[in-house]
Amino acid sequence: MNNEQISARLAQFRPPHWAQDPVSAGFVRAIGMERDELVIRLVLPFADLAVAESLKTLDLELCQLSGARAVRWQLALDVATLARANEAQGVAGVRNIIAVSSGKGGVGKSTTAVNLALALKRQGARVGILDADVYGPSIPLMLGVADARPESDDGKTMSPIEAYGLKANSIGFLVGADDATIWRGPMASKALAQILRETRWGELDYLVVDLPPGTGDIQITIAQQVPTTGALVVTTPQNVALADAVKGISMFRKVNIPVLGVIENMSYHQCSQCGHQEALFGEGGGLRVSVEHQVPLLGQLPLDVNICRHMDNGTPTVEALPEGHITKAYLDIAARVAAGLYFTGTPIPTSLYTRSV
Ligand SMILES: Nc1ncnc2c1ncn2[C@@H]1O[C@H](COP(=O)(O)OP(=O)(O)OP(=O)(O)O)[C@@H](O)[C@H]1O
Repeated sequence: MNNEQISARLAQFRPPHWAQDPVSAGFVRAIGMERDELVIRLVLPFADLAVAESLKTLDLELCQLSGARAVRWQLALDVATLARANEAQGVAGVRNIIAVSSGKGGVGKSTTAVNLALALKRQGARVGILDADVYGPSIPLMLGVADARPESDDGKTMSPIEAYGLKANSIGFLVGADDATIWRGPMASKALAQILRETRWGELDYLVVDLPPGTGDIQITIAQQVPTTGALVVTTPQNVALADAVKGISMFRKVNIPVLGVIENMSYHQCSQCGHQEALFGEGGGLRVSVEHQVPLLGQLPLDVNICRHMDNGTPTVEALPEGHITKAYLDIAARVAAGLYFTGTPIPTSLYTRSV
């Protein structure tokens, strides 16, 4: 068998959301024959295990080239730590922080943050979620752990709540919802910095942070307090929401936090009876913002009564309907976010988790 031929074929493989092929990116670690099987080992530095499906489309050709009876793909993750915005000091053990924001309230930012976190986990990563929405911490409810409280065995650090394989902490676990809403910027950001650094996250590939909606002082303070790798802006297609999404993009750019892209939520309504799709809030808005402001449109989610029901019941859609089309959309977004983060970022050394803070 000629490894060079196999390598050359792999070098032509590039999923649309990857900026490089696996060979030139250095993801291919071994090519060899084991009995009559061609074994190819890839190690990805970002969460994208679903790429296995696309790789399988090469099987027939690779068998012909190598004379093998079958191809065995060995796909593993070793998520790279990428440089943080403004060279901020990281959280030990946490490789990358993804901030989820929205210019306008109620557009589905928390829904997106939770499902994105679960989708990143399905793509093979170790994931945490931090609810930094001081105005309306809803993540405990959405994860079905509203009554949980983080425990502290040393009086200094707290253990996160575990839900659906995510490590979660929320300002909502620690203060009453009404107390947090009257906090002013400095108080809220101080409390948040404490939660971020005093939670025993352990080793995480991605920590998703749900920011408070809006683009005012408090959001800027909080965004700067979190050592972010990249930020996402969630919007709906209405003009008012889009105008606020643009303000969100500008806010991050002003404080030098890279914007990974825009996610359009409630893009269209699909009739549960006949399947007819209707753009209730207008069409093409997310794409327009993405083109005009040069940020990727990472995906579009339908307005679907199931999403709302799942979140209210504390079983997010990615868990409730793991094989459904909405989950597929979240998995695609997760892969695009993870790949985008990697290909636009600069790898730096990973600092391992230590118990002392
Ligand atoms: N695509 C969707 N289809 C149907 N309902 C949705 C969708 N996305 C979110 N929702 C529902 O809309 C409501 C608001 O969502 P969510 O709390 O995620 O918004 P938010 O932008 O985080 O709000 P806030 O500004 O209060 O933080 C929730 O009841 C949620 O279940």
